[in-house]
Amino acid sequence: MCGILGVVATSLVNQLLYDGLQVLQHRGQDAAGIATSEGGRFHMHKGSGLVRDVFRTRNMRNLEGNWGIGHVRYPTAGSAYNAAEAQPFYVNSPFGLLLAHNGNLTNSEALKREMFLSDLRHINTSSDSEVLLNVFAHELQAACKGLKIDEEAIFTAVAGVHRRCRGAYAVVVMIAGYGLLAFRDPYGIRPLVIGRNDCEAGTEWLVASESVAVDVLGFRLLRDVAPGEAVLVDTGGRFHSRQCAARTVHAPCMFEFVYLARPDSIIDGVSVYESRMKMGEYLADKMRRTMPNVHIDVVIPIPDSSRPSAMQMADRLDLPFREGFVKNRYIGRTFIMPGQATRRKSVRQKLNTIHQEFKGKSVLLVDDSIVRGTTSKEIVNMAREAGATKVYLASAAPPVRYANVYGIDMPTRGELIASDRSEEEIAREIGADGLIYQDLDDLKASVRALNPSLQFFETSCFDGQYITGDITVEYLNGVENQRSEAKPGKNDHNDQDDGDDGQLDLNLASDAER
Ligand SMILES: O=P(O)(O)OC[C@H]1O[C@H](OP(=O)(O)OP(=O)(O)O)[C@H](O)[C@@H]1O
Ligand SMILES: NC(=O)CC[C@H](N)C(=O)O
Ligand SMILES: [Mg+2]
Repeated sequence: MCGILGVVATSLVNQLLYDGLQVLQHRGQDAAGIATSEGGRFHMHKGSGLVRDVFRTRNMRNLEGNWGIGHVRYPTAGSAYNAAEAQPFYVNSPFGLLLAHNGNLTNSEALKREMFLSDLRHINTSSDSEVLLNVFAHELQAACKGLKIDEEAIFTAVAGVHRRCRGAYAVVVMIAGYGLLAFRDPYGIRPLVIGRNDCEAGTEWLVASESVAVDVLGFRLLRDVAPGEAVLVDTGGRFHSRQCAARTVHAPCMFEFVYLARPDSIIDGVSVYESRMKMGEYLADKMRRTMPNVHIDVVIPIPDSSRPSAMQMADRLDLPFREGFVKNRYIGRTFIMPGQATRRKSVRQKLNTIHQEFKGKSVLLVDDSIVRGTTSKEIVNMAREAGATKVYLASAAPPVRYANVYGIDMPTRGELIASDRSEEEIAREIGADGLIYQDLDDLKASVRALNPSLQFFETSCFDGQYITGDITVEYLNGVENQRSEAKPGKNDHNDQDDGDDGQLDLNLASDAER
């Protein structure tokens, strides 16, 4: 997953974009980028690292203009180490276009071939987002009769993207001299919300992966972008929207509610926090039913994401809830770090035990999910070292058994601890005295309880059912080969070491654009 953001403001936008990316940082820690527009000229700076490391004052000063987009990256295609794959991506034809994408295209290889053979466009990185931008650019060129760009042509181009692209995509695009466009794939797999701010100088607009950016920037949450819908804010501040997909099925990614999103976000009308509390309640009920003879002294969350579920589980089971692990706030999320060795080391650096909460006790540790098992193995071990007599583990999500191909970097089944193990085998592998997983139906019920209109969810990592219907075994094997631990290559570097290499200044104003 990644975080995307687009803002049309009434004054300088650079600080809004920076602050917005900071609160979307949990969605991607590998690279960050901001592009702004001043008249017909784009300014952009992007590079590898956290937002606070990528942008220096001098970079911010160059990001002039009242509207722009931003991105934080957690790669699912290409490499975490390649600064050239940081977003936004830019093309200069048919108009100046800059794009930032959250998600993953599942037909990007086929599209890449089409790009080269029939659309006569060159793709220079391994990023599917660069492919997506070129598809949009090609469709826009085809939709613009002569040199005139208008709302009709832009929405027709989005319809073309829906026709050609498969997979997950929530997207923001800057169209030079015209305005900010945002759209979501016809399944609405990845989230995208709209915010509005009526101020003295006029109306400002915002689109973001999560509503937490709307809150923090002082905007008002208007609604989600609907699956298949495109919204457009022109440079005059006028807002337009249109359904651009022939058929839509709303199926948001379940893993957003389980782990990815911040608890203070509202996605598709669902409070992520409340859905996690519900998960805890369902799991407590299952525990009562299936493990009636297990004695527990204390419930302990594995920080951070599991806290709401663990808290509610303890409440429902009438057990004390205690903090047994202290998290080093300066270490990022370990699950989204590149490379298993880094992840393992980070768990130890990140969490330390409060011995008193473990000594002589039977403890129930609660996590939101168990993916590779890196965290659980370390944590169970640490609980025993701290003196726990029994260590039980509960997961607020079902076993993660299948690859995710829609924007979460879980591409290799072999990496997943549950891919070919029974629950007893997993408990043994992790070293727990007992293990309990959420049932998938209960997980769906936890989210649906907060928005009953949500009939479908993207739950492929739990049940192997890929909502877009185009995923074959050959495809999965191919992705597995490509992605198994993308390693640093000779073209990969961190452009922060190279002074201002990541900075681009572009002057793209042309008469043809209006
Ligand atoms: O089985 P694993 O491969 O270890 O992955 C699962 C763990 O990773 C995540 O935590 P993370 O540290 O990324 O973030 P958090 O602080 O938000 O919980 C998640 O909350 C689990 O704890
Ligand atoms: N996680 C994401 O949304 C990644 C976006 C895009 N596929 C990339 O690898 O950069
Ligand atoms: Mg965690």
